[in-house]
Amino acid sequence: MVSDLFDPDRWTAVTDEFSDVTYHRAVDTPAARVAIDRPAVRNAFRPRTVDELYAALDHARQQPDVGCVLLTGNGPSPKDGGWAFSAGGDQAIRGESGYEYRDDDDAAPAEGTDAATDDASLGTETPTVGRLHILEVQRLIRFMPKPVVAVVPGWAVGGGHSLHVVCDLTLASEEHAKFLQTDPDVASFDGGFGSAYLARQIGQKKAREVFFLGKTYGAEAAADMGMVNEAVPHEDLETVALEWAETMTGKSPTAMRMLKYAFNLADDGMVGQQVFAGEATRLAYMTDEASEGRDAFLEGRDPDFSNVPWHY
Ligand SMILES: CC(C)(COP(=O)(O)OP(=O)(O)OC[C@H]1O[C@@H](n2cnc3c(N)ncnc32)[C@H](O)[C@@H]1OP(=O)(O)O)[C@@H](O)C(=O)NCCC(=O)NCCSC(=O)CCC(=O)c1ccccc1C(=O)O
Repeated sequence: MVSDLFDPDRWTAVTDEFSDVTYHRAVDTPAARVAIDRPAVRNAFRPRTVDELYAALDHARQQPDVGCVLLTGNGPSPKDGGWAFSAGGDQAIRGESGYEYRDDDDAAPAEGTDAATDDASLGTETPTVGRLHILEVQRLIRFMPKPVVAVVPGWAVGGGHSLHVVCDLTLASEEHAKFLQTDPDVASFDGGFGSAYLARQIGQKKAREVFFLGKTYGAEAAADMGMVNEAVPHEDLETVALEWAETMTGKSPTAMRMLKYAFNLADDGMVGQQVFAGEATRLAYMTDEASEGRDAFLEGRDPDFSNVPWHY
């Protein structure tokens, strides 16, 4: 069983190679489901989890027939029945320079992950230094040309809270979702999207309250604050998430991509401009004007743009 909220009739597994993450493709919707699968530790992530998250999300990013990604946490915990989206970095394997590939299982990165690929193609060794690469996953979500929905069935804490913040939308379980920032309790600090972008969502005072007072917020309170889009009954969580995916993937892919990058642009500085402008260039490449520029070069003649209107 993947998760109590998972409907096996609506999903097919993309891979069985992962140990810490499950990755599925919807049967009847152009959507993917990526879930952290460590429910016994509230879906805390270790380096291997982060490698697999990255590999699955990057794969979903590259599928032209996938228009939306649902990011969630499997559950409930086999130990105590608790639910979690993610409780952030696994504190049990935190070393002095980051999170460590520690036991035998961790020492062999899963097939298809960055670390495994490095091993095979470049002869590099499994990292022996601590990793802090959940931020790479955050950037992947941020720059992915399709919406990513955080589907929060339980605790979203620390780096797990930051993960939901960076997603485009958040859908939360009315009964079990709980939002909490413990970063400063464990001497960690997400000074990027987890805090600064959160302040864009809920305002400076509230964001500072989240980090400085470390209160726990339920789904309704989080929705009132503006960091959750909607709270729904726990048993409906994944059904509603798939409905959202259906709605969003029925819209124009180009418009959705441009809108996501437009929303990002103001906060992302020159990189935001680069990402948005890259998509504008892609659109320009699809015009007769662009073909003329390319053809003229290849044919060794001056380009003729005389028929191209100066749009206003
Ligand atoms: C999440 C809790 C509030 C849940 O509380 P509760 O329901 O009472 O359950 P517990 O009994 O506490 O937990 C059950 C079980 O899970 C284990 N567990 C929970 N969280 C973690 C964790 N983060 N790491 C390891 N293990 C965890 C817990 O030990 C229990 O195990 P048993 O064996 O059954 O005893 C509560 O659990 C809680 O507060 N958890 C800790 C939350 C936390 O502090 N997370 C870390 C924040 S720092 C972080 O996430 C790093 C952020 C980050 O990644 C980052 C940020 C900025 C730059 C770089 C980075 C980076 O890449 O690292």
